[in-house]
Amino acid sequence: MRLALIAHDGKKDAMIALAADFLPLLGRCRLIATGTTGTRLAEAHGLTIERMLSGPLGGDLQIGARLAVGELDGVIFLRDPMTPQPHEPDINALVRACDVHDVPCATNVNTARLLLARWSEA
Ligand SMILES: O=C(CO)COP(=O)(O)O
Repeated sequence: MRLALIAHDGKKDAMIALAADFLPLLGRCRLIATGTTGTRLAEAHGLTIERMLSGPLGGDLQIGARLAVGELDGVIFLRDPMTPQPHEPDINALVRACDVHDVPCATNVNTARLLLARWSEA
């Protein structure tokens, strides 16, 4: 299972808490993340994560490129809908790429929990 983990600043604590509840699954996955999200997750949980650039510097686009060539099975992208992001076009491009390639993409915690619980059973 190849997963991307991404969280905007207002959602990073939620991502850390979410990951804590699914560590057995995440430990079995090949993980990639945007820069700061990856650093936070590695520090908090000791996960091995390939870190892309930070989102505003192109990290979402790097993950989108991986996804477009079939290298990702799922994306957990905890977006902050209350805060404008300078790289909104990149964010939209990544979510669009998920839809184009029919890759599961959770953009809020409860959807992420559903997906991660399902994948934990597999
Ligand atoms: O901005 C982001 C996603 O759009 C996240 O980037 P960071 O994980 O580097 O904060």
